Amino acid sequence: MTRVGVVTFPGSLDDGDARRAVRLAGAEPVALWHGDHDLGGVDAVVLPGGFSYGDYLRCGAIARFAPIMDEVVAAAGRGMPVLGICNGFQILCESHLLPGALIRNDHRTFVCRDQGLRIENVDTAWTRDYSAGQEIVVPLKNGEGGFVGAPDTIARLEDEGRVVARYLGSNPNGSVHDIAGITNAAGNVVGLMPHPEHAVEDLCGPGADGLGFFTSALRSLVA
Ligand SMILES: NC(=O)CC[C@H](N)C(=O)O
Repeated sequence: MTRVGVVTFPGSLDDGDARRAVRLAGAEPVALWHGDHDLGGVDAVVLPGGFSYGDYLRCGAIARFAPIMDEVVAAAGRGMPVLGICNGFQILCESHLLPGALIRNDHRTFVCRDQGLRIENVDTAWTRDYSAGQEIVVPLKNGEGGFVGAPDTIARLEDEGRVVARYLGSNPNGSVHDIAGITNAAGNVVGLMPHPEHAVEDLCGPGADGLGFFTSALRSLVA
C-alpha cells in the first residue's frame, strides 16, 4: 500500500486531518516528527497546516530548519510528491522548494471561510484527478496568506503554467493574481493556501472537493 508521511511540527494543527484525508484516499498515513532524520520509507509527504513554532519570526521560518526538512528537500529533488498546505505552503517557500513568499493578509485580520477555487493546472502530482478549470470549495483559514513574489518570479509562474489554483470571488488575502497555490517546475511539489484535508467527506463542511488532491498523489505514484 502507498505510504504518505504527514510531518508534525511543534504547533502543527491539521496533521490529524491530513492523515485522515490520506486514509480516505486509500493510502496508509505515516506520522513523521519534525526531529526525525529520515522519512521512514514513505512514498510522498504532506506538510500540514497550523502554527509551527508559534509562527515566531514569520510563518514557517523556523520549521524550515527542522531536521526532517533536510530529508524533505532531498526527496523533493528526487521527484517525491510533496504537498504543503497553508503553514506547509509557507514552509515550502521558506525552504526554497517553491518561489515567492506568503505575507500578512492585506486586511490584517485572520480569515476563516469556505473558499471557491479554480484548479488551473492538472499536470501536477497532486491535481491529476481534477479537470482543468474545475471549480471546488474548501475551507480557508490563515493570517499570512498573501502570496507575493518579484515581478519576474510571478511572470515565470504564469508563463510556465505553474499556478495550480486561483481564488474565485473576492480575493481573501491580497494574493497577487488571486494565486491560491503553485507548483515547482517538475510538478511534484505543490503549495496550497486553502485546506483540502478539511473537505474530504460529504457529511462534513463544504463537501468532499478536497479529496482529489490526495487521490491524485496515489495515481501519480502508481502511474
Ligand atoms: N491554517 C494555517 O495553517 C495557518 C498558517 C499560519 N499560521 C497563518 O496564520 O497564516
